[in-house]
Amino acid sequence: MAKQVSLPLSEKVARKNTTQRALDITLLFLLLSLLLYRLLSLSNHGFVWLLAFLCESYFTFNWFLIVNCKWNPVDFITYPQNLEKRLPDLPPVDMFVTTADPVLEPPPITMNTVVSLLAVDYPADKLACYLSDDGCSPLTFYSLVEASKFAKLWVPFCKKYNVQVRAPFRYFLDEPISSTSAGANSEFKLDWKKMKAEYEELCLKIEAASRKSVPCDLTAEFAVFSNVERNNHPTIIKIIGENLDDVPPLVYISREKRPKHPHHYKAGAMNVLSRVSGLMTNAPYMLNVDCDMFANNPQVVRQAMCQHLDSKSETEIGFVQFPQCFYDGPKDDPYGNQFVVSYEYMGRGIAGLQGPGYSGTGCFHRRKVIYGQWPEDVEIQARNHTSIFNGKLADNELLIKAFGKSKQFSESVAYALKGKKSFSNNFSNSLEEAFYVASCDYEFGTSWGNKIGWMYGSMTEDVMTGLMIHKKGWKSALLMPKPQGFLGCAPSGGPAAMTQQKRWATGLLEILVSKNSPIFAFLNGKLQFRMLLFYLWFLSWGLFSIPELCYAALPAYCIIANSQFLPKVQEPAMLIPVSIFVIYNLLTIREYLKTGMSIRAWWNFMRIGRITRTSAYLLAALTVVLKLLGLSETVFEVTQKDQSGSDGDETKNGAIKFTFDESPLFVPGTTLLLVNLTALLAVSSGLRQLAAHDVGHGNGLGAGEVFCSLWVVLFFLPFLKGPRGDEVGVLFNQTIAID
Ligand SMILES: O=c1ccn([C@@H]2O[C@H](COP(=O)(O)OP(=O)(O)O[C@H]3O[C@H](CO)[C@@H](O)[C@H](O)[C@H]3O)[C@@H](O)[C@H]2O)c(=O)[nH]1
Ligand SMILES: [Mn+2]
Repeated sequence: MAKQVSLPLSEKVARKNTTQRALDITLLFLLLSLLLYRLLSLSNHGFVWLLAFLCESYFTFNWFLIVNCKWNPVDFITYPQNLEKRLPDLPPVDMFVTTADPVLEPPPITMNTVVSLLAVDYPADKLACYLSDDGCSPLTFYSLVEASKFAKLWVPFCKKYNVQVRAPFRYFLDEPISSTSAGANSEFKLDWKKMKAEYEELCLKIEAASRKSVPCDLTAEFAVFSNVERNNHPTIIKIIGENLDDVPPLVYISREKRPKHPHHYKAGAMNVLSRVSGLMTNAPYMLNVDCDMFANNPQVVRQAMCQHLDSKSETEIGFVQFPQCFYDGPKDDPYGNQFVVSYEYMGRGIAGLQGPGYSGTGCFHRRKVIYGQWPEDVEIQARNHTSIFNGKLADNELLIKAFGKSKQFSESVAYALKGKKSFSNNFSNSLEEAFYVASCDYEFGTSWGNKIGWMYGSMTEDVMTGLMIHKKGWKSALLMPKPQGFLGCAPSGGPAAMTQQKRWATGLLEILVSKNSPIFAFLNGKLQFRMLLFYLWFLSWGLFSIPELCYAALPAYCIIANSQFLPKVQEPAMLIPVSIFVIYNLLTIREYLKTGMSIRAWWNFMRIGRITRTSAYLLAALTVVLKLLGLSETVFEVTQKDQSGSDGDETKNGAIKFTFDESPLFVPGTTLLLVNLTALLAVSSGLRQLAAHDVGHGNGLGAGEVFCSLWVVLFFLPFLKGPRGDEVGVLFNQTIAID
């Protein structure tokens, strides 16, 4: 029999993908042939031909980057059943939740996330949960106090009946199904009803509080919230539910904010969470989730620990990422923001390289990696039993310079760098120091946001932080268990989804042009070459807007200006673009079908992809240019979280509100549509005639251009249509809504 030591905790298995590789490579070959053809015939054509060539060069390079990402897909498999057999004493994990606005992020959503974390299958004395509230809202604090009372009942209930979904709002959607025997059934049903009543009461209390201008009397515990403004207030830290046996302790933190101090949005909040938790529990692992991302699989922490604790991981794996998956996404993914197919192909592929990028939520970090350690530091440390930071002995002076002036905190850092915690869970003792490290000028002159912690300077602080970790040579792991580890809500409305995409593309481009660019990470650090290619593809989303826009305008331009950007129909060369078109569509459809998605979802993704690239990404590119010129600052616009649950509103049936407002986001798409429509109108009214019969007479209208123009119109049609049936529709203010 195998010894227990050899029981596996995790495994990385390569996936077979021969057909996909063949298709991907064929397409790449065709694209290169097209470029060659254009180059050879460049002298016979004018500006249009050159523009097409430039756009296609971009597309080809981009496709090359994509093929690189998809080439080596892997599965990460974990064996949580072996965890205790290998390591009877599991390590502590600190869990961080961030929220920023009680209106955009309604407290019931955040509370469900918190409660689902408190209830995961992991020893309660090894967990602690920290909520950062950038909204500094008494309502959030009040909700947390109530949620903690609820958790005292909920956590034992989940463990007793081995509940699978531990976010109550999801769990109570279904009728009770007991996992225990029929005899226990009646007791289970009674408990179930009691729990449901408790949960409903919790929701009622929060709702009642949220209707008042002040949620509760601002006395006693709440007195600190009187006279606070969200952007001007001292630190508030409250310890809730310490010393409970079954439920992990809960800490509320609203870091100090002052109008003149940059607070660095979520990255700033994460760094405060790291420090405060460092003083209080100093767990060697930290889980971070967005407020809407509840734990959907009670085994998540154990699965992540399988990956982290596997023998070689200590000097290899920097973080373990669960994908961002969503609940109740509208049918057929009209906004293309559920990313199911992307994770399946791109995600798994990148996981097979150096590992997935950090996506801001559902991620288990090693504290010492967040504190800036290199894999080499860990090795030296293991040999010498001393704390090493940046290749040097981590003495007091060095730590205070990098981590800030709190002695107590730098002491905790010294322990963390060794992968150990130093304190017993004594929260009250560290409270005073916690206020100090959460103050807004604590980071002044330190390495926070620069060399340690979450990185500053990009709207996508997560990607930048992950890149800096990869730069040091750390790998990462992607876990996609069934059921998925975490579920959140994707924006379910046109403008919100677009605003989010714009923020992402802005943040990504900010990284590309910063000193933290992956190019330097490759040249000066240990970012692998193929990983560099991945980051180039990812960070350049915003740049894609320019060739995309030009290419979509080309057909209309050609029709109107009586010129051509494609070979004539009867020329053999026409076969190249035609096959590119056919193969690209077939291969992407195949990906959708193989992932269990519909053709409709594929179409939606193609369509929203074009719309996003020409609008949100274009604005993102402009924003970054303005920032580079020093003309504007980028601002994190928090995404509205939907509280609708799953009560089958129209969103669920695919009738999507894509409200058209005066936002500049809608200008490029509408313009493209109108220009192409005008061109087609010219064709259909006979102003322009197809050139099929005047071959050899130089210029003339080609069938290819007309087809492409039609294709563009099909993509941008949502800008004209009202919300009808299962169409993605745009409401031109209220007018078409009435129609
Ligand atoms: O000043 C701020 C702004 C935001 N947040 C929190 O950041 C999280 C993400 O914000 P959200 O509006 O939901 O943005 P998304 O675009 O959905 O977030 C995705 O993209 C972000 C930027 O890349 C990542 O940080 C997130 O983890 C990732 O889910 C939420 O928990 C917010 O409460 C703060 O704590 N402070
Ligand atoms: Mn979000």
